[in-house]
Amino acid sequence: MTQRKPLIAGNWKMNLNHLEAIATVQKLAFALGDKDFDKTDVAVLPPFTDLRSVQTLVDGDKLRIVYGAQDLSQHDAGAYTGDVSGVMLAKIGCTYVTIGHSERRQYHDEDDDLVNAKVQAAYRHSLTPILCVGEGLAVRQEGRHIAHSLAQLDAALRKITAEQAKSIVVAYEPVWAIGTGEVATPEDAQEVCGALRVRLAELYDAEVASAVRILYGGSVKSGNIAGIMAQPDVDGALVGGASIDAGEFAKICRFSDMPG
Ligand SMILES: O=C[C@H](O)COP(=O)(O)O
Repeated sequence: MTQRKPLIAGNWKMNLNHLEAIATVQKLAFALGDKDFDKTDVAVLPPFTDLRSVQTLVDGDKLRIVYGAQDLSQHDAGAYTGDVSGVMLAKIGCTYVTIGHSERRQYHDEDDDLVNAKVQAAYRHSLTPILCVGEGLAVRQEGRHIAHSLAQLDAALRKITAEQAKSIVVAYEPVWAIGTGEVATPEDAQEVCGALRVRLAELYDAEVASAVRILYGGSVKSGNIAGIMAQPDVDGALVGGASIDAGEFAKICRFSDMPG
């Protein structure tokens, strides 16, 4: 089985201007050492307007923090006012791009076809998608959370080859647990993350399934990360609110030093 290196990614959402971004990444870099980066990959996902400042800091100080964007256009260039392309994100040194976050699906009507087009756009420019899937409260209450998340995965991976799929990061984020303080139990997280991995094996093969990192997201904090990370199919976390506090985010990144 592939040894999957954990990934803790901080989705800042629409928080922190470029000056605050510099201060936050500096604090994070100060709080984490080589031994932390040896054990865990650490990424920040700031707003577009912060990316150039983060790039300058990361490159200038040779930081081991990597960064990415929260969205990208499905197109590579053209008359698409307000959009940002994968070409631009690759040029600015992004490693990751979040795709299909529930807030994009909800507030921008992004459907599965668009999510799939964005995944393809990311791969055209060697960006690693952090593909978000997860159910809302009503779906969970009806007991359809696994089927719902698997259907989102299937749709997002249409036309994606096994070679590409091997590098994708999938984030399971139950919508009812995002920003609500309502964290899924470690067993809830494992149930869906495990099902997602089985589906990857069905869609591709065992090698792909065992290579893909599957994250949990939804009210992750330093106080609950260790239990979530103890689950066999959870390889990291997509952290929202707690990621804009560098001290708290650093503690989350050091989950392996905490009791489970
Ligand atoms: O992308 C991150 C998720 O939406 C989780 O956000 P949260 O940690 O604020 O609940």
